[in-house]
Amino acid sequence: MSIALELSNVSLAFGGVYALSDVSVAFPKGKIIGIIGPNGAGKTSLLNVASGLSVPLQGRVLLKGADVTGQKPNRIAGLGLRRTFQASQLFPSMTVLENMMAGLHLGSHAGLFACALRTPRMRREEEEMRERAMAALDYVGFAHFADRPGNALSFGQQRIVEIARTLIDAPEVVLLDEPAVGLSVNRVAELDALLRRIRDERGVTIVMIEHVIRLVMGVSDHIVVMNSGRKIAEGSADEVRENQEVVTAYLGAQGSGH
Ligand SMILES: Nc1ncnc2c1ncn2[C@@H]1O[C@H](COP(=O)(O)OP(=O)(O)OP(=O)(O)O)[C@@H](O)[C@H]1O
Repeated sequence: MSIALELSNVSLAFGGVYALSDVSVAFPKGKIIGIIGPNGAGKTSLLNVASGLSVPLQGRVLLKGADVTGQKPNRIAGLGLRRTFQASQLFPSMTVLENMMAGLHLGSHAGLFACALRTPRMRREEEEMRERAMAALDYVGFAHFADRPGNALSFGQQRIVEIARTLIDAPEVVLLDEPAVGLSVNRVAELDALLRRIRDERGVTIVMIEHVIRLVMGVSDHIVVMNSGRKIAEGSADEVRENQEVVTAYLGAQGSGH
């Protein structure tokens, strides 16, 4: 089985507090991996190290086998890894489609000079970007929201737009930080179906931090459990449910109906 993303013996500390202690995880290509654990367990820190936002004190990050430890987030994104952020919101003054396009590297091919002059090449590039953004919005079923202002969407809907945004450039790995926050039960079921589609139709490896246990246990091919900066267990949903350390650290504390 080929590995899309791997963290090997990664440690990360903030002023002596270890957010991650010697964590090793490997995420197989084309699978959905759920990361669970109580608040402060190190889940977001793991995504931050993987996406280049945090540089680990020790250890390595391998993306498709290539060592990307310490590389800038933009560079890692360019190698096919995209992510969403916890509790991120769209810019209210821009439309949903403009939000999708914000942060894309407009002018990266056309060059600065062409950008300043808005040459035909630049306009073509912008148009192509708009089409790709629109196609990604359509893929998640949100094409009808394209021209609405960002703040016309509910918080939960904005998270789905964030997922759509990760899909624009045909990523190989997508990291999602709590995608189900703010979604109603029906919408969680839709998110479940969307994640499976992204995996099955596009072969994307999805690594997802999620507190909605029903979703994460149902949709994940593999689950990693974190506690106090360490990986305490991993396996199938059933294996994780039966692990006594997990029950004590997490499921027992929060209740499995969460
Ligand atoms: N920028 C930072 N500065 C200082 N400490 C940090 C920083 N980021 C994380 N930490 C600490 O590292 C530990 C792990 O935090 P992290 O956000 O990775 O946990 P988490 O599992 O994602 O939690 P949550 O479920 O609440 O989002 C915590 O003790 C946190 O306080």
